[in-house]
Amino acid sequence: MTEDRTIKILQLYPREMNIYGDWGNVLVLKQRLKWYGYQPVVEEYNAGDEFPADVDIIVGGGGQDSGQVVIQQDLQQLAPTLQGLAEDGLPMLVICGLYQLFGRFFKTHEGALIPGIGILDMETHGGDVRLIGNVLSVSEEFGEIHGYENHSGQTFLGPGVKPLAEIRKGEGNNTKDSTEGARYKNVVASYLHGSLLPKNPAIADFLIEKAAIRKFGSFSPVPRSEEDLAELSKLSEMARQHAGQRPR
Ligand SMILES: NC(=O)CC[C@H](N)C(=O)O
Repeated sequence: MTEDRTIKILQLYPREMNIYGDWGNVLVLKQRLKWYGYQPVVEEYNAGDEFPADVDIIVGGGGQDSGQVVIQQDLQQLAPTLQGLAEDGLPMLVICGLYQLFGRFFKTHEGALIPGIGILDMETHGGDVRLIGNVLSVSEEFGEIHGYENHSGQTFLGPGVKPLAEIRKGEGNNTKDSTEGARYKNVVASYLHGSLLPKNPAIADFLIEKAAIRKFGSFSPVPRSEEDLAELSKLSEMARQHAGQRPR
């Protein structure tokens, strides 16, 4: 029997929650998994679908306030499943709109209260200015993180989560405390679109490693030569450099 090297990526609500190129995160995970000799399987979950079994990585993107309203009920019934998986160390990447809904709530600028699923100890309040533009942040775990933000929600973290990074350019979670995103267990949450992973492969590799360790007990990429590895990292390096030169 051949060795099982499949890793299943689940994209949450791609219909409503997938703006500013967030789908690119799945493409990067897929491609890097292949480079490491794993076999990626991608599934989508939209409202009303049956939640698939044996998921290894969960990815969710951003969306308009109206999209967040559309998925809110369905997300509530998924809450126990997602909470259980997050507590169990399943790697997850959630961006902007879904990041907000992984917290306790998002109160929109119009005053609508969209309940979150409380995986992350944080809350979000819609403001009357949109925070828009390129962002540079720095994280101890992942180094410089580049991306693009566009949100009205301002997120404030509680003591149960750590920020993903510290802002150097742009706003991130809010206009007050220079934090960006959140980290909890193997959940990585960020306001950054663009998409995030093509420019920040360290985060992609973190998700992949955690998924492989959780499923197989270890992360064992196929061995590659130095030249081969340099070739593979060339495009993401170019993307990082290009992103770093963009004005706010
Ligand atoms: N880019 C997004 O996902 C936006 C999220 C949310 N609708 C906000 O404006 O804050």
